[in-house]
Amino acid sequence: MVSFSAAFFPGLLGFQRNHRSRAVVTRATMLSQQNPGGDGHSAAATSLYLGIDFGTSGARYALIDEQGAIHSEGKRAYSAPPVGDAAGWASSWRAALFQLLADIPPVHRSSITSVSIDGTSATTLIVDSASGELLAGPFLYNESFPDALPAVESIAPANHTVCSASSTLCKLVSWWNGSSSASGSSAAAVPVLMHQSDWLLWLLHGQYGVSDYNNALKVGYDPEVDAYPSWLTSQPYSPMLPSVRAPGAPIAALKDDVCSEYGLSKKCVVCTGTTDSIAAFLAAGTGEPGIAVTSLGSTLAIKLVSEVRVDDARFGVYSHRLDDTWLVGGASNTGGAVLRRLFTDDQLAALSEHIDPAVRSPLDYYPLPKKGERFPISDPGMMPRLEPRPESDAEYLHGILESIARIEAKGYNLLRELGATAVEEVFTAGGGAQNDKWTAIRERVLGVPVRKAQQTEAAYGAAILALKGANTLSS
Ligand SMILES: Nc1ncnc2c1ncn2[C@@H]1O[C@H](COP(=O)(O)OP(=O)(O)O)[C@@H](O)[C@H]1O
Ligand SMILES: O=C(CO)[C@H](O)[C@H](O)COP(=O)(O)O
Repeated sequence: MVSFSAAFFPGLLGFQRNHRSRAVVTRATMLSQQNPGGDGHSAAATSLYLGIDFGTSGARYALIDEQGAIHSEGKRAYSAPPVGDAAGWASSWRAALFQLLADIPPVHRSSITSVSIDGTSATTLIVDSASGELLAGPFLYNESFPDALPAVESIAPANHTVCSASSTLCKLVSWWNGSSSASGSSAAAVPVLMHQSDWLLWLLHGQYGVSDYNNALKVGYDPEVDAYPSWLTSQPYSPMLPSVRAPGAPIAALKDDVCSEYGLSKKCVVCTGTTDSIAAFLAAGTGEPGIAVTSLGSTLAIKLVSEVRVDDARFGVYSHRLDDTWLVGGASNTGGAVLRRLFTDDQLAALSEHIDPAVRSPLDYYPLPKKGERFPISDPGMMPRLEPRPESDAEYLHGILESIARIEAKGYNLLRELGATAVEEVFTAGGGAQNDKWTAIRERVLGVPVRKAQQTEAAYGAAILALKGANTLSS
């Protein structure tokens, strides 16, 4: 089994075995190694490792060295396409990718030894491998395709991870059924399935059909046996499925045109990626059973280190592989996306100052950005509940933050009820990690210690995968 444990990265974030110890190399230490001028840039280093996170609201990069010190980081918001222009998302992601490469200080670029990318899970593209053109999608991580659910349920084991309307397999089957009946589909096309991070990595290395076992989980890949199950390989669309490697596995060198355009080394290796919440987990740098990471970004994704694998699509629960343990969890549609519709980040910070986290809010909401919930209630038809709205915005925010905390607690309690290791401590990643009042509310509601992860950006976790890939090549 591939190791993700900190021991795999000698010198990087030398975490002690006791998960409560602090990382040897803290973010402050890393940043202090940069120029006193605080411009986030240091002198060129021998080897740097690039991680790029494609989250829900924007893309970020982190450039680290073997000790985990951050030499540069940056972010770009997506230019959201018009409603209904799904292909526009691919254009926005492509633009963000190359804008971020251009944002990397030139002094560092020739030192970049490897790169990896994480993306939103189950975000799916159908690409023509004969031309490279986008045939369909992107179908986004939280889009549901209930039309395909009966067909998927008829081939998969009961309550399998793919038996969710938002699974990658439901997206594939929905497209397959539509395209095989659709007229005009080009006979010359050779369709292949790509996940968001697979596609972005493909823009850098140019080889089709390579993914990782975190992204491939929701199309049906079984990371325990490292193979697609026979009930899937026997399907007519199975030739569209990518080959699967461990996250952070070397794929190929950067394409020559990318190297020359951005001054990157022809020896820079592109490595397989992962999903954004797994990258956030890796960034948090922990891995002991009972420890969890909640990614509080646009959505709420929980990852609990468990010695027992738990998968149950009835509740949107599934297990990702981590070394010789499992990351059990799920992803709710609640989270920051709801907050962003109501308040700016500055308003969130200002209003939070007026919240007393020790006081329980009497308001009971189910904050969703739109119809549909994935976990801990798997219901594509579930409606948001954000009424009644009190006069005070601070009270309203308190009610929303506390209601999201209750959903998080329901999620962890559900994992325990399904047999996963009981949660003992939660580290927080994502934009919500910066809100200390919310952290205190969550600690009260969850009943376990909750703290901000040392590294809260998924891009840092992707950079760790790039370092892993480079180490694989050099070992
Ligand atoms: N002070 C804050 N308190 C709570 N949430 C915040 C705060 N500042 C930003 N956020 C939320 O963080 C989210 C962005 O987090 P991020 O991890 O970048 O999301 P994603 O990667 O999913 O796009 C936004 O939805 C925003 O509402
Ligand atoms: O909600 C999301 C968007 O940010 C996450 O990508 C996703 O659903 C988490 O999935 P996984 O547990 O497979 O990483």
